Amino acid sequence: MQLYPALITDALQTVRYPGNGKNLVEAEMVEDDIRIDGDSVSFSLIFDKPTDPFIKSMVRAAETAIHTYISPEVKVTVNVATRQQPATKNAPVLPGVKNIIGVSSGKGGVGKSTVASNLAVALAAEGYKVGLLDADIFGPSMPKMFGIEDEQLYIHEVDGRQLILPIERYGVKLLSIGFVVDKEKAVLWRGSMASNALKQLIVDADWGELDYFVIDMPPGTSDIHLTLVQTLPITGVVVVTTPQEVALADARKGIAMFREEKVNVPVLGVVENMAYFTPAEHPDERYYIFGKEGGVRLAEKLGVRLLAQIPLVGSIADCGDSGKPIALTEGVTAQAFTHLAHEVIDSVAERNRELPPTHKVELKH
Ligand SMILES: Nc1ncnc2c1ncn2[C@@H]1O[C@H](COP(=O)(O)OP(=O)(O)OP(=O)(O)O)[C@@H](O)[C@H]1O
Repeated sequence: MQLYPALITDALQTVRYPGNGKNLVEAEMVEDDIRIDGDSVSFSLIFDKPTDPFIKSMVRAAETAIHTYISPEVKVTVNVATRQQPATKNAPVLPGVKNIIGVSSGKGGVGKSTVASNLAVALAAEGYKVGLLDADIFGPSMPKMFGIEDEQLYIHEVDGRQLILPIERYGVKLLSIGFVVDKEKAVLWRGSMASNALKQLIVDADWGELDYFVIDMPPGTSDIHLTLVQTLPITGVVVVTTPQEVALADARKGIAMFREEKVNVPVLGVVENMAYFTPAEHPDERYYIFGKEGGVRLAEKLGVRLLAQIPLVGSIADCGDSGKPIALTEGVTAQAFTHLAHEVIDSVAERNRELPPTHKVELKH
């Protein structure tokens, strides 16, 4: 007996798939992986859904067809595969996610990642279901801030789709572009590579049910911002700045991007980071190292909330390095982040009452 692929497909053409009345070959259900070894043959049948009711009967019918039309001696192995469901255009990307909060800044180094991570931890401490995506392609810092640099990512199957499992720390589900991109090589990543990797962390990850999905965005304006607003309907952004004039000017530029007509992402408010320094031995004194109340003025000018003023304290940096965000400790800085979480919850609720849901920015073809 001499087997060859066309003989197998001829036999499979005699099997009709009840789902659409076409034969298995016509219905493009026979994968291009027919393997022949002596009198053994193996191939895959591909179904749209893992719940397809005809899977078992089609496998049996395929075996019978080969035994009937070729020879009962053929040893047949049929593998079953399922197509990932293509997302329909208007279906929500993350149906279980209620609010998506972008954390952005006009320039680097103002403490955006510190604010994003502590906000996420403080929201989780209030009992909410929280996710955190580190989308800062130029300096992913979450793995270090959460002490998970050496963790490995796992993939599991949900409804026939292979999804990345976020890592859980301090009640927060977490993924970072830093798990995908080598830090030293980040600058070499072409725009589309970074965008695709980021989309994968959003769309192909099992975020499940979340009350708040916090995204640490790259500083300034970039292709990545565009990818994010095209992939997700962002509920609103939190803008982080220091009180310095240069930081404020850049923050204004960043805000203008979100407020562009095409993008139209509401600004939930401003966080003034490194607002003042209080020496531990003189708790009543405040030193305005980077200027006084720059963030307060920015919020006023933009007509948005001042969400919080976070003091400049060495322990924030120490916590960032040790993998345990400062919001998990006791003290005035932790309280400032709890206050921030409450303000963000309020601001999101107000936004949801007063404004229609955000839409993803549609790509023009
Ligand atoms: N309030 C603060 N007090 C003291 N140190 C702070 C404070 N906020 C942030 N830092 C420190 O400043 C540095 C920069 O912070 P962070 O990485 O959060 O900034 P960033 O704006 O996300 O920067 P980039 O955009 O470049 O990633 C870190 O070492 C961090 O620990």
